[in-house]
Amino acid sequence: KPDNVRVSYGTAGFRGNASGMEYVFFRMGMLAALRSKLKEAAIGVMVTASHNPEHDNGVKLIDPQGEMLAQSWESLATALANAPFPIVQEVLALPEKIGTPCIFLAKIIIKNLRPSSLSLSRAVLDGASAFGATCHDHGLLTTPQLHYILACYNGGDIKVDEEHYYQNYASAFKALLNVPVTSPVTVDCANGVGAAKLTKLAERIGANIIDIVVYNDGQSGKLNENCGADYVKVQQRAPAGLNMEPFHRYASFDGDADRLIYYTLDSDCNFILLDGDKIAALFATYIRDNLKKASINLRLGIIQTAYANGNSTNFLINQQNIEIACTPTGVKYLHEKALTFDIGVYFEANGHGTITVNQECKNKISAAAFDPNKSAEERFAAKKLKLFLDIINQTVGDAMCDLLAVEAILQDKNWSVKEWYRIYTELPNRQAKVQVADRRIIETGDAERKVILPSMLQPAIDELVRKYPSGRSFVRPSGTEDVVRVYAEANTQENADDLAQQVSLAVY
Ligand SMILES: CC(=O)N[C@H]1[C@@H](OP(=O)(O)O)O[C@H](CO)[C@@H](O)[C@@H]1O
Repeated sequence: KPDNVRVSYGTAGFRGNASGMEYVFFRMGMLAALRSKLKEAAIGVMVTASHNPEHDNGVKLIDPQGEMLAQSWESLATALANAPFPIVQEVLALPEKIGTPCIFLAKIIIKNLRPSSLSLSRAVLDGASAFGATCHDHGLLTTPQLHYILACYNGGDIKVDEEHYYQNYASAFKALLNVPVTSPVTVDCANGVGAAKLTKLAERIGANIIDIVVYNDGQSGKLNENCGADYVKVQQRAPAGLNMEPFHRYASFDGDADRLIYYTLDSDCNFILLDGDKIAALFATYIRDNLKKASINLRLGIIQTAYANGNSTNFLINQQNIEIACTPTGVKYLHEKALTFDIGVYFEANGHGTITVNQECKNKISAAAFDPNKSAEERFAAKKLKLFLDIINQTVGDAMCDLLAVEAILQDKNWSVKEWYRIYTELPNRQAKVQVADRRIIETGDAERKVILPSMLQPAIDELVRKYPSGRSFVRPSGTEDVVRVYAEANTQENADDLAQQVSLAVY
């Protein structure tokens, strides 16, 4: 029986909520297990609104035997009050992971209508209170803000609130910057919760230090409609209505502000995307360079998924000599892998990612900043690295923190967006989705890069790929939508489009 339930009601990310929430619970479960104090773990319940009509409508509580305890909001409070513990949500394989579970887990997705979030979060609070939990209502938050608050709570800092988040990251950013960011950055907030939160963060930092122009603040547009990180990444175009100027920095969040994508125009007004791969490359090379300057020897790794652009992988391995790991799609896999490195930089190509640093390494870097046996240059690099890592929300990919981190690096290197996007040129690529009768027929292996079943599909893909220079393609059943996703890249956009189409037909 939990002693602490925290609820946040906010706008939804694009397709992201299910795994986002599973992840909150997953991590809390792990944390709790580590502390062997399961019953003291804080529990987060996030009520979200989805615009995707394919999503589950309503709440579900399912016991470990698979019996449905509640299927509607009306029955939730009673189900919670009467439920024999443990209660686990079907998609979570938690019991094996955490030993005897005495943790309440709920995956709650509601359909559409943001105004309903408030009343739905009340239902959760009522339900949780009905079985004696102490509840804290944190109001409207971005997904990463809730993660942050929970992580602080589980670390023993029980008074943490939203303001604490702003103070923490605003002061970390100001400590790292020695001169203000000289040009503005325009941020499309997908008409989601990020708009108000980014405005607050920018206020705490100060307009004299960073100039953030918020676009799509939700006053008129709809959540994620023709805007937001996923739209920009998949469509490879700017949010509707945004008038772009060459070499100006533009960024997009997704609806719940856990993804970040940058973009700009080159001098010929070609659209240039700087996605999760490029952000990861910027972060990792910056960390590597400062580790080198500070003469600190730590194992740095980048974690990607199959969606990482082939040229980003080539750049990191062949030109930068940075260790790379590949995991299946979904940040929980990337995060887990990142923890196996001293410093792990993980990003999905769609802009969802962060950096993890183990405490021992953080201490090592902090100590190096004051080590009298090191040169002033070495100490300076160590100090910079420490301050940079302080900007990062290590609990989960956080669009606001990642934005600050990008801005800080560009300023420190005296780089415009041009120097950044030129670190490597992406291979043209295309994402597609195919509706099939039963996507679960497809089984994949090798971090989703190969199809295992049906057995005739992978040879068919291989044969198609061979026809295109620099061709690569893979398919996988989506974990969040009832579709099979197809990814293709090749030497030209036409070939990438063609390959994606041919492979889609093969899938079908
Ligand atoms: C290609 C792609 O962008 N896939 C997304 C999407 O998962 P799918 O399993 O592909 O539907 O939603 C996930 C949750 O937000 C995100 O982690 C993942 O990267």
